[in-house]
Amino acid sequence: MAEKVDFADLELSRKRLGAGAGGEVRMAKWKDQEIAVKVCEFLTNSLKKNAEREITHLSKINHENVIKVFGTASDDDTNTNYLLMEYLEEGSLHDFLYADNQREYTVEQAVRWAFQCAKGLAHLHSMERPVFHRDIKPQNLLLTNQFENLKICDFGLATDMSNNKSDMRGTPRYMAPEVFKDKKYTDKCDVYSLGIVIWEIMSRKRPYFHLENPENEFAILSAVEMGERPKMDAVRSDCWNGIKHLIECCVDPDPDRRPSMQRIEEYLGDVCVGGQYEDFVHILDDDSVAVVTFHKDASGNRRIMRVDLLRRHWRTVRMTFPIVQREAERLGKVIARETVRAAGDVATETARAAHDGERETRRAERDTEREVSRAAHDGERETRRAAQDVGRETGRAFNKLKKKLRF
Ligand SMILES: Nc1ncnc2c1ncn2[C@@H]1O[C@H](COP(=O)(O)OP(=O)(O)OP(=O)(O)O)[C@@H](O)[C@H]1O
Repeated sequence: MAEKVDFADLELSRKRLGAGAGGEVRMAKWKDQEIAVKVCEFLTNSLKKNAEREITHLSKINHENVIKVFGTASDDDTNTNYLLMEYLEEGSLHDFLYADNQREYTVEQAVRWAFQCAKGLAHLHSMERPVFHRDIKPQNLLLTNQFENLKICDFGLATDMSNNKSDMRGTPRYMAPEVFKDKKYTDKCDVYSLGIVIWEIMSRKRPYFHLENPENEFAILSAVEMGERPKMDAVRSDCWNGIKHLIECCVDPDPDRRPSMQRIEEYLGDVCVGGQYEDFVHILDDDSVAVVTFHKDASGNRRIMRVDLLRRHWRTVRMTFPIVQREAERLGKVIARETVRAAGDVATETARAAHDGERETRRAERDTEREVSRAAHDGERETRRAAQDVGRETGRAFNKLKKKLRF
């Protein structure tokens, strides 16, 4: 249970960090540190329930990609409750994406955000009593450490397995179709929302911006029900094909066909942990190109991770990658070098294996010879001893018989 903090120890600031249906979030000071405080005035029963849910779930979770809760406080005079949380100084991912003064970010950074979000959610889904967040969207993903680290916040709609009936709450733009159609909630609904979020960070556009009335939530819900999804041609041109494929899998209409959050975490972890990814385009002929993805690990070693062959894409690639020619030449050299090095490694390994094999065979032959001669020697000794025993027994039996017949 969350620690109960004395309201008198809390120094509330006027600075408002944000606001949502659950109340406003303000800066505060507590125990000499800057923190964020969610101010919950229970105007309705459902808001009270949300706040209780948030406290219950957050106080049980301890993960680097989930916001940390310090405790709760209440002011009985005003019937207001406060949720004390760590303060994340860079604000929400939503504010970052749509700020007036927009900062650029790389595709690698976008993948790292996606990975951290998947990591936090995979942790929630694998808890002893799995927790579903149910409201994953950029407003509920907070950034810290120069926009590098991401943490999930706002557990007002979170639920555990005891309740998989949807009350159809959440945000339509990010809501899986089965939530509003069949009123069913599983871990795959968070997977769907994450898919939409990944699309959003790869396009820097609001999902369904292409609809005629993109702010109308009913229009979005009915479009989604008809199979509409954010358009893949809106994602940035340097987005890796694997990530595009991942988005498509996450927003599959059939929840069973969506990957699990653990699987997504593994995949994104493979593509971004401890290193960087670089795509190079290699022109094969007039209408086909190969996109080769290299992974550079923490010590700077480069490894080819994936090669995508794209037919009839050369024209598009030429338009989207102005430096493609130079990169292609560089790549050609790198591939040739890598191939020669790989062939050299294979040859050395084969020779070493052959040599080891020969040595092992010789040693086994020697061991077998030794064993055979030891067994033969033992056998001879045993046979001699047995023959002696038989001789002795026969003599004894003959004497007995002689006595009986009184020779
Ligand atoms: N710990 C924090 N540090 C910094 N900013 C925060 C923090 N918590 C929340 N915020 C800001 O306040 C905004 C609203 O927070 P939050 O989503 O938790 O409120 P809410 O009332 O539950 O919203 P919703 O309407 O989505 O339910 C966030 O989008 C973010 O900009």
